[in-house]
Amino acid sequence: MNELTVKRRVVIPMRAGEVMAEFISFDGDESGKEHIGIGFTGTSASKNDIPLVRLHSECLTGDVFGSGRCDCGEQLDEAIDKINAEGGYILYLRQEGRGIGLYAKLEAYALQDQGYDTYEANEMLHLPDDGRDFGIAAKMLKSLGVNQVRLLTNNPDKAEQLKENGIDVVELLPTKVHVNQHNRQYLETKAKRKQHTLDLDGEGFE
Ligand SMILES: Nc1nc2c(ncn2[C@@H]2O[C@H](COP(=O)(O)OP(=O)(O)OP(=O)(O)O)[C@@H](O)[C@H]2O)c(=O)[nH]1
Ligand SMILES: [Zn+2]
Repeated sequence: MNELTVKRRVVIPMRAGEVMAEFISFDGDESGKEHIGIGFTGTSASKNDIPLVRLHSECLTGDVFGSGRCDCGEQLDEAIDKINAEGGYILYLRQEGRGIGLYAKLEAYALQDQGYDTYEANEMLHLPDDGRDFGIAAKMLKSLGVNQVRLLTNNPDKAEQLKENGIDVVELLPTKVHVNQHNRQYLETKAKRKQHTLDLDGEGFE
């Protein structure tokens, strides 16, 4: 796999100008997907030398429209809060629906409404239960000059794949548990089937 290079860095003020973020595009990804890096310098009080990094898989329904079927929108907000404070990057990966795309995710949701779990529903559609490759994130980090990260995730596979691709994951930091009546089963399934570090015991609805 070829290397990536940084193409363009542009500062975008977020949250009414309270957060300044640098949006970074890349050259060299043969898939043609427009993965984006979002860099935060960190506030002086809580800055850390090793960047805090979140690999965030695109979720249009959750990230943009606040869907209650998952926790993606809340996790993205949490990542912006934490990484803006400590310094680091969100890598916003265009891996909608764990890599199967938005339309297929809606098909999977329809199957879940008939009783299948999130992974079974993908398989019913003859699609991988999780089709994501986080190797691209390792390439993005290397092109940014980042070889060591503190990783914000509950998904052990993200850390494993970064390590396999030459990134030193020095610390794993879980995200909060953003549970509600609509996403409890989705979260429980991640913990049960993919060993996500989600402690749902005693978690009421937010
Ligand atoms: N196919 C499918 N994709 C889903 C479903 N719910 C959420 N997603 C997608 O899952 C991705 C988020 O991945 P998750 O496996 O939920 O969590 P993660 O990002 O691996 O783990 P964390 O780093 O701990 O958040 C996004 O791309 C969502 O669009 C679903 O029911 N079916
Ligand atoms: Zn989501």
